Amino acid sequence: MASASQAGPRELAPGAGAGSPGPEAAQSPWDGGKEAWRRRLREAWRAWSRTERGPVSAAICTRLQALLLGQEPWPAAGAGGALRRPALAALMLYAPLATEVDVTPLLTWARRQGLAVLLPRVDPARQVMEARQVSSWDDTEVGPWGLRQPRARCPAQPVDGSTLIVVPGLGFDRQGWRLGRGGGFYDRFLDRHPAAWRAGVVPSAMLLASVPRDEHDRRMDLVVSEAGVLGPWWGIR
Ligand SMILES: Nc1nc2c(c(=O)[nH]1)N(C=O)[C@@H](CNc1ccc(C(=O)N[C@@H](CCC(=O)O)C(=O)O)cc1)CN2
Ligand SMILES: Nc1ncnc2c1ncn2[C@@H]1O[C@H](COP(=O)(O)OP(=O)(O)OP(=O)(O)O)[C@@H](O)[C@H]1O
Repeated sequence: MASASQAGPRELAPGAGAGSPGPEAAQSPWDGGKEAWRRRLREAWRAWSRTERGPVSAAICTRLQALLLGQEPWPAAGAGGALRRPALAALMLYAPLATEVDVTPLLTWARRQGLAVLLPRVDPARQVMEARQVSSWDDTEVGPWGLRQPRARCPAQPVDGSTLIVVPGLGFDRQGWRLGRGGGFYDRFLDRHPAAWRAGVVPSAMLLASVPRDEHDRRMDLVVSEAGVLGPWWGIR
C-alpha cells in the first residue's frame, strides 16, 4: 500500500486514528457532508485504480471466498463468540466500475461452488434496482452508466436470508456504514430485502473512522477489506 493510500482518505479523515473525532465533529475540516466526502473519495479511487486495483481486489475476493467456504469464522463483534456461517445459497455481486473493487472473478467461482449468482439490474426511471440471476457474464448487457447488467430475460430472484449481497461503495466506516454514489439504489434495495446478509467490500485505503449518514442509510453486516473482515454488528441496520 504505497502512494495511493498516502494520498488517500486517511489523510482526508483525521478521524481515522483511534479515539479522534469523526466527520460529525463540529470543528472537523472535513465537514461538508456527503458531497464533499464523495469528491475526495472519487479522487482517491482514481489514484487507487491505477496502481492497487488488481492485487487488492484479488485479496478481497480471496477473503470473501474463505468466508463463503466457512474456512474463516465469521467474526463477531459482541460477546457471543464466533458467529456461525449462515447457510448461503446465493451470492449477489455487482459489475464493477473501473474505480471499484473488481469482484468479477467471483461469478465463475461461485457458480462452480453451486451458488446462484445475482446481479443488479436498474430501472433509472423508477430509481430502483432488482436482482436477476445469471449463469455467466454472457447473460449480461451494457446498461445505464456503462455498467453490465443482467439481460431483461434473466429471471428475477428472491433475495432472502440465504443470500449474501456484496455491496460496492465509495467508502465504508469501521462500524459498517456506507457512502455510495448518491443514487440511493442500494439503500432502497436493502430496505426491500432485510433478511439478506450484506458485505461491503472496500480497500483499506477507503475504510474510514466514520462516514456521514442519514436516516435512510443502511448498515452492512460485514465489511471486507484486503486487511481483514469487520463486523458483524448487532442492532440498528
Ligand atoms: N458497480 C456498481 N453497480 C451499481 C451501483 C454501483 O454503485 N456500482 N449502483 C449503486 O447505486 C447502482 C447504479 N448507480 C450508479 C450511480 C452512479 C454511477 C456513476 O458512474 N457515477 C459516476 C458519475 C457518473 C456520471 O455523472 O455520469 C461517479 O460516481 O463518478 C454508477 C452507478 C446499481 N449498480
Ligand atoms: N430507503 C429509501 N427510501 C426512499 N428514498 C431513499 C431511500 N434511501 C435513499 N433514498 C433517497 O436516495 C437519495 C440518495 O441517497 P444516498 O445519498 O444515501 O445514496 P447512496 O447510498 O450514497 O447511493 P447508492 O446506494 O446508489 O450508491 C437520497 O436523497 C434519498 O432521498
